[in-house]
Amino acid sequence: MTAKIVFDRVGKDFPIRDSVESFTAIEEFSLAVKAGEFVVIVGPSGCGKSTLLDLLAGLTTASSGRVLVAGEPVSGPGLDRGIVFQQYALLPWRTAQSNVEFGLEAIGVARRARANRAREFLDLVGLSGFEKRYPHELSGGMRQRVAIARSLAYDPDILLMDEPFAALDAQTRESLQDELLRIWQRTGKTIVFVTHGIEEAVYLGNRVAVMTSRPGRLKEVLSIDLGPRSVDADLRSSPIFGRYRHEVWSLLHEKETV
Ligand SMILES: Nc1ncnc2c1ncn2[C@@H]1O[C@H](COP(=O)(O)OP(=O)(O)OP(=O)(O)O)[C@@H](O)[C@H]1O
Repeated sequence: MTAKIVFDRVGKDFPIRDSVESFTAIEEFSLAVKAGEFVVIVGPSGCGKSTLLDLLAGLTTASSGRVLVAGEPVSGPGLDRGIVFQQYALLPWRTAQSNVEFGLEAIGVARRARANRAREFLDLVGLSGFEKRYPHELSGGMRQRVAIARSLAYDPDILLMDEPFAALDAQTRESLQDELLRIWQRTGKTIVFVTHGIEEAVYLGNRVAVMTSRPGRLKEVLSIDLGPRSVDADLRSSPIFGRYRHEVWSLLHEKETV
């Protein structure tokens, strides 16, 4: 099967202000993601994780190498890719329902279909009954749920998530992680999720791509198999989780000593 997403020896340089030199943020980054995979990119602050998502989203272009989505070079933003950022990025003057409808208006979905679709996706993220609330009337976790519903509502094949739960308290983060896994299983989306949290990476990813910084490079890709998940089990305390956590930690730590 051909990969849904391909980073092929991607490099990204940024100009340095008042200088002819440039700063290499990413170097020789190669990674292929299959349709339906949940890949987490983990790495220290500044290693280029957000830049990789920006490249996938078509918000910036590579200095070298290629970024392909469904076999085609990325040439700009597209409705095949939904993005969820750390900041909720909701429109404060619109209700939850109306925020979810926003993206659907842009693609010309008729009013009634729009309303139905928005309700359906608010339900999917556990927000039935909160349709009429404004962002300031929702908790941080609820606002991030609205942002996820908004991205899912126009049915992108790919979901790009940039530390979407970083601003949330631990308990809310854990419940949203479970919800995201449930949504992923139900919808079969391809997800690329960026975080600097080792536990978050191990908990969510089918595969975890570990990066090192200065310049950002791919260190190793680990396949994760935590076995069957049960809502009641404290998976994060299990020996297998601990082993993966330690493996990622070691990979991230090694870079300090080379
Ligand atoms: N527009 C830009 N101009 C110049 N340098 C940039 C620009 N965007 C990012 N960088 C630099 O590129 C490097 C990678 O940044 P990026 O935001 O992708 O890292 P990150 O891994 O997502 O970091 P964090 O986890 O802290 O969000 C950083 O050193 C950053 O300063």
